[in-house]
Amino acid sequence: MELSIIGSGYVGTTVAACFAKLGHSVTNIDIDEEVVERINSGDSPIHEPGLGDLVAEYGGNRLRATTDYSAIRDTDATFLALPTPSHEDGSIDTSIIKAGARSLGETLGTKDDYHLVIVKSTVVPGTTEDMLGSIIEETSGQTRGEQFDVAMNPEFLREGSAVEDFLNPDKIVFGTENKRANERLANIFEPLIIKSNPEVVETGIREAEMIKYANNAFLATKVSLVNELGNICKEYEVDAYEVTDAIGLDERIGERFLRSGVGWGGSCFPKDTAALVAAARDRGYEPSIVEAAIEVNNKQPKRLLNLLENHTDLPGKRIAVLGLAFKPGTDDVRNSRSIPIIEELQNIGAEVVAYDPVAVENMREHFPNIEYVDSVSLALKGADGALVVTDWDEFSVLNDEFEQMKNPIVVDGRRIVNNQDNITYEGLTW
Ligand SMILES: NC(=O)C1=CN([C@@H]2O[C@H](COP(=O)(O)OP(=O)(O)OC[C@H]3O[C@@H](n4cnc5c(N)ncnc54)[C@H](O)[C@@H]3O)[C@@H](O)[C@H]2O)C=CC1
Ligand SMILES: O=C(O)[C@H]1O[C@H](OP(=O)(O)OP(=O)(O)OC[C@H]2O[C@@H](n3ccc(=O)[nH]c3=O)[C@H](O)[C@@H]2O)[C@H](O)[C@@H](O)[C@@H]1O
Repeated sequence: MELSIIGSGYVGTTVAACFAKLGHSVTNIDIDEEVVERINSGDSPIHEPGLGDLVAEYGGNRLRATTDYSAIRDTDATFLALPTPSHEDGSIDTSIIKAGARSLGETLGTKDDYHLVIVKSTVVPGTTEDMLGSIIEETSGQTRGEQFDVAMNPEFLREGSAVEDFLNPDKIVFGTENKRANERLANIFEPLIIKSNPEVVETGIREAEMIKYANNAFLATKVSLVNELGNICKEYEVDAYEVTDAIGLDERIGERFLRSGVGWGGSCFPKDTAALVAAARDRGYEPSIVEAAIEVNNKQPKRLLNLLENHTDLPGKRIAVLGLAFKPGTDDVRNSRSIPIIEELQNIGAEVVAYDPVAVENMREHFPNIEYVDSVSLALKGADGALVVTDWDEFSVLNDEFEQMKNPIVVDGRRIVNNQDNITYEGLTW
């Protein structure tokens, strides 16, 4: 099939490259000319394991990119994979996706045959039909349910394993309002369904929108709960990881997403929990559990710093921050826990030296004036303390490198460094 995908970021590029691998012909539409050029020349615009190979293989042939929305006319369906960030008050900011829907509608007005518009972005219930559907009707002059349909197909991939997750999903959700839209979605996903046999959930559009928020709110709350339990464990000198390994054996709890530490960051858990809280309040409901999950999460970075302060005064000290990405496997630093940690270190008057294998360039935009180095060794050299913020594999094999520290205090926020004789080791929840 001929597909178009508006937005070529973490989701749009991954989905486009994977659909190309599955045999579809895909066009990414993005306003960023550099992104477009990179895709067409076979170079992935983002760092994701396996994505570089796919873009190298299909970029410029079955996978193309353009800034020109009229390319949509030659396709059977369009995914909207545009950002849905937060307003100051946490509520969803739909301005970007509305702009995308407007441009899409203007193009659809010049297309004769049926088109399916699929919202891939995370949006609160009602956005797809009431807001985006109406914009497309206005700008295209067409009628929803006649010349075009809207559908909602939430995405559950994780950064750092985006390609693997997209190609091997637990479930695919089709939120549609009629059989025709459902059938077109089924055709689009047929090669993936044949390949990996996921559960297919067929539901309404609003339910699909809410499934995405419920999924993320549940996972974020699960991590906050293990962080709270971990904080209590630490007070009693109990190893939280032994506790969660045991409770994870209960199938009702499950063994995944039980890693306590410095908390969740990234482009989605923080904004999606905030959007859910704002959406609930908008209807007069106070969502106290999700609010508490956010509060616990916001306190973890400070707890990490407090542990370091138990061993050394921070003003004027050289502190190594190991890991800047919000999780391993990605160069994404959006809402990374390293951001409040570096901010607080700066407020206290510590000197920060930071290392990350792939995320340094992105972090420079937040903190242009801290020192960045190219290796863990260089970060540790002469440092008065080290804070471990991202669980990159390379931190699990550190050993002699710590001997270069002036004062080898290591506070681990991710249970990744080995507690060994040559360091004073503190785990956040163990
Ligand atoms: N990042 C993730 O792991 C996941 C994200 N999501 C959701 O997917 C959506 C997209 O997120 P990301 O891919 O992370 O966003 P992103 O920020 O990585 O990429 C968005 C892209 O859209 C482009 N863009 C902005 N305005 C445009 C316009 N008017 N027309 C065409 N292109 C335009 C930007 O240049 C950028 O390349 C969000 O709603 C997010 O919540 C859902 C699941 C996973
Ligand atoms: O909507 C989204 O964007 C995505 O959000 C998350 O994916 P992602 O944020 O990419 O990465 P996760 O692996 O979920 O990690 C999120 C954060 O939680 C933290 N985390 C995760 C698991 C855990 O046990 N402990 C923990 O602290 C990670 O370090 C990271 O900071 C969800 O897992 C995806 O299903 C969803 O599609």
